[in-house]
Amino acid sequence: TLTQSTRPQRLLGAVQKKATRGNPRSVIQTIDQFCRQREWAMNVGDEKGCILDSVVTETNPTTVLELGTYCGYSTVRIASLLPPQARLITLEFNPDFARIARQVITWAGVQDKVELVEGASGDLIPKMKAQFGVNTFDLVFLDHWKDRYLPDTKLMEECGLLKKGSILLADNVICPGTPDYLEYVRNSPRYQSQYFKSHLEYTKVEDGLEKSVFLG
Ligand SMILES: Nc1ncnc2c1ncn2[C@@H]1O[C@H](Cn2cc(CNC(=O)c3cc([N+](=O)[O-])cc(O)c3O)nn2)[C@@H](O)[C@H]1O
Ligand SMILES: [Mg+2]
Repeated sequence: TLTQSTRPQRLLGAVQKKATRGNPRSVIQTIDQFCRQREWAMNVGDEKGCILDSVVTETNPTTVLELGTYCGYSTVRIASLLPPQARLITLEFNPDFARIARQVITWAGVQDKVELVEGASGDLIPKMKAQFGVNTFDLVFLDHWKDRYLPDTKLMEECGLLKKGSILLADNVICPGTPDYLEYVRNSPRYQSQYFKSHLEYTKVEDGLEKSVFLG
């Protein structure tokens, strides 16, 4: 029987067919075009992606954590802006998505800066120091299950993975929404928080990114 392809598989097919190998920008453009013209997918997208780019550039991070790889769109976006020695660890729960993301990341040619780890963030965050040799993260991009943003942030604090000046950048704080996380970072004396108004990827619906600086 003909096996049905999944949306991530069709997205990868478009990348391998249309994007230039080794060119992260062309991979990003191809995915955005696919999502606008063919099938919507939950990538951070081109509009919020520009805000992500500016936060990465101004942070100039050495060690970045991404929660929720999906197809690797934001992984490629971030990695393409990192200085040579910097590295990005991205956590992905779903093995099928991880398999697709690895191929997107390799096609873009950023695989040397990226470590994709399969598993649940709640299980992996406590292993970052001992198993992955991380001291602290300069930047964390939260884009996974919305009810994991707050518990995983508290877990990163408890595990000593944030230092004074570490930046948390959270996707979807309006749509689908992360109310408990927003309330926490906006009211805790340990964070200086700022909302970047934008739109849900490839739509006119309001969404935005919340940038929160850990004050130590
Ligand atoms: N605790 C976790 N640890 C590791 N990976 C995780 C975890 N939770 C979800 N994931 C993975 O993230 C990927 C993508 N993902 C993200 C979400 C949560 N994000 C959204 O649901 C979302 C939804 C919309 N939307 O519905 O419009 C828009 C967006 O930008 C979104 O990020 N669910 N799966 C999936 O492969 C999943 O396995
Ligand atoms: Mg998102």
